[in-house]
Amino acid sequence: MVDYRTVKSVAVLEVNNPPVNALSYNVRQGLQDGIERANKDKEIKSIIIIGKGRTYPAGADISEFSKPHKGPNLIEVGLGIESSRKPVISAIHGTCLGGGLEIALFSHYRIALESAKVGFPEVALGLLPGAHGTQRLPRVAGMAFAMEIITSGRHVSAREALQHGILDKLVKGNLLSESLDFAASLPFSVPHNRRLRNVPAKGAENADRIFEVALNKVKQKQNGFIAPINCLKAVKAALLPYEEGAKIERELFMELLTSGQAKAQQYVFFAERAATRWYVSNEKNQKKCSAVPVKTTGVIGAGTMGSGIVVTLLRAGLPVILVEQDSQNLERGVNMIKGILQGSVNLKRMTSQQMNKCLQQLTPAQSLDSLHNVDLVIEAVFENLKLKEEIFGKLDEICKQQTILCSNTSTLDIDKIARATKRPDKVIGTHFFAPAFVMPLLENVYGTKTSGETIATVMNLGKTIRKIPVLVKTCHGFVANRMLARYQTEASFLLEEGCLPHEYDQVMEEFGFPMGAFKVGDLSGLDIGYRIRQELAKANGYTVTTDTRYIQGERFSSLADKLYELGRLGRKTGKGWYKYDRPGAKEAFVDPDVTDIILKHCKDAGIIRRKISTQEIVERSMYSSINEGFRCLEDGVASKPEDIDVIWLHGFGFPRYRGGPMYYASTIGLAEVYDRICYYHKTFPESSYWVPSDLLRKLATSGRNIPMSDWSTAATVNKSRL
Ligand SMILES: CC(C)(COP(=O)(O)OP(=O)(O)OC[C@H]1O[C@@H](n2cnc3c(N)ncnc32)[C@H](O)[C@@H]1OP(=O)(O)O)[C@@H](O)C(=O)NCCC(=O)NCCSC(=O)/C=C/CCCCCCCCCCCCC(=O)O
Repeated sequence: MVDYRTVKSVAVLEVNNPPVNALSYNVRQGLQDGIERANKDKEIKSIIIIGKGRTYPAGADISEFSKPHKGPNLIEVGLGIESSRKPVISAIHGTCLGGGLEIALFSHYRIALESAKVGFPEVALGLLPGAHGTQRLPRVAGMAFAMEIITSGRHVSAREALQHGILDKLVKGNLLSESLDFAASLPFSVPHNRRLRNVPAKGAENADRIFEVALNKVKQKQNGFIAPINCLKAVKAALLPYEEGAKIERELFMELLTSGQAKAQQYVFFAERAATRWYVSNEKNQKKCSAVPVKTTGVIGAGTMGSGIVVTLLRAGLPVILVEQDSQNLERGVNMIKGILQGSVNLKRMTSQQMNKCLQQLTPAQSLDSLHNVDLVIEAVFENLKLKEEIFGKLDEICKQQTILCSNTSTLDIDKIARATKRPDKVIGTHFFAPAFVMPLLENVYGTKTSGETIATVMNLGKTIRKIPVLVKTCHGFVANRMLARYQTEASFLLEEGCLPHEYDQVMEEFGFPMGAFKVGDLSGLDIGYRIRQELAKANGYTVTTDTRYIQGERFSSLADKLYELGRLGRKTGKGWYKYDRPGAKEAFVDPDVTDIILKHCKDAGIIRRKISTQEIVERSMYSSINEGFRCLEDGVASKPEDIDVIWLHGFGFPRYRGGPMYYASTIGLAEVYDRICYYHKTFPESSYWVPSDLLRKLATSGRNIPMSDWSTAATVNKSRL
């Protein structure tokens, strides 16, 4: 895993552990052995550490964190490098991250290609750079920069790293030959100040203030995460003598390593990658099916969703024809797109030049005919099956044979939409989350006849437009909204039984959601839910009024509809579940009028309110959703629990340090979750979604701890095999 060779008087240690040269046990051993061997060889004057293939080591091997420790650890390897009598040069290309950057900082010199990136992303894994990274970075780059880099985990360009003293030299062309020239220019021994332990941390004079500012920032931006706080404490310890600082770093690292948060965040790292690997059948899967190129696109509908989707496509460099029949709506949509892009310029996320380039790629149009030659169309009109069927029928006539037809429906059956065309194999759902230009999730929804090629194309498109694509099977609400419906319904029942909106939201925000269900409701607009309920009623042949208490035997809360009918549509009208200073304002205030509405609603319905515990709020919100998640696995709508977790993390802001609802259930224990679901089923027999999922029952009562990787298989085998 580490190839040792000599080039004249230089020992070259080439790390060869594809795909990212992670510092697995064999790599660590190979580096340690290589340094020792080079130091013993009288012919060798200096040592180069370099990565084979696409990168310098991109960090420790994350999969080893959950396994028993083996071989020399990274600190032992690093100390061996630092104490080498012969100069060690790290020659960096690709992504030099985490433990990789630590190895580089133990080295005496760092030389890099201009395209290289460096960084400490450990914080995203619930960790800190525990092989003295927190002690060494402030010694080269200063306290302030070290705190920023280590708590954000951002990848720093080689040029910026050079400016901050992390790198000694940037080179172009052949990294190895440049490094050999560099090695030839060095003295034979290692100067005192090239061993970073001998250098004091920079910025010591302002350290307290820097620490306080950084601490406030992480409390605000990374609320609930423990790793960023430990990162800061560890960097601050770099002011102490080296060994003392390293000891503190070790204690803080071990605290994180054994915490539930780190385990959850490492699970998420692999879950996100697993979600992009899709499998429908032996014929339709990621390995067998290739994407077709998408060079031109069309979007139908210039409303909020359509405009957000257009921005996402334009930012990825794709030309878009935006179709909206009504000229005023089209103009409004184009202005919205310009406004969003200008916002990115104002935030320095793009230059004016880039914005203009995007806008040149946008063609507004009023007729579907203009889409005849595009490779892929995304329909983003109002959520109405008839309307969508009509549009898809027309698109089928207009578009070239190869065009893939996507619907941004959030609930409707893709098979029904596909039936309106003569190309059901080329019809698929691409469900974006609002705001579409911000939210990272893309829930791709295949129908019975969707081809593997079409699936591969939209999964690929997801990556191109920098979203996290997850594939699910069609059904009402798919995975995201099907599960969310349980969460929202329970929230509304909890209001009837004793909570107020701000009390509920506070509990779920403390659980880790960025906003509680009622603040989210105000943000999306109460008219959205109202329309969906009315459509659903129409489609199923019943009516819903503000007096409705039961629908087809199921408990129903009409509180949201009462607010809607009072014109309380949320932020946009300045009042909803909360009140706001003015329409569109962000800060929510408790509204005594809402309390009165809720109390009157309960009195009229004869509901006796009670005090509801935090535990009950969390359990009813999460366990009802988790039960539905198990049903999605059971039905094959979701193919693995990781997909469900990624959907919640990136679609609904589920706290990353809890891993996702399915992972969260595994940490509670399925037997416990199942027991509580049985209890709520007994308590609320008029909400049939509390009937425990068969799959959950099987897993929970099997008498053993079945790992998440086996849950999907368990959905298809009979109980006796568990
Ligand atoms: C940017 C990337 C590097 C590349 O991105 P991309 O090109 O898009 O590729 P991906 O799809 O992401 O990845 C390709 C595949 O590689 C797998 N992968 C990637 N990185 C790793 C990794 N670090 N480990 C394992 N596997 C990895 C990935 O899963 C893909 O696999 P597949 O194709 O899906 O199968 C991007 O990959 C990226 O960002 N990677 C992660 C970078 C990262 O986070 N690095 C930091 C890792 S953590 C670290 O380095 C920590 C160091 C501190 C160690 C402290 C040691 C202290 C020792 C003392 C304590 C010892 C304990 C003793 C016990 C006691 O004392 O009691």
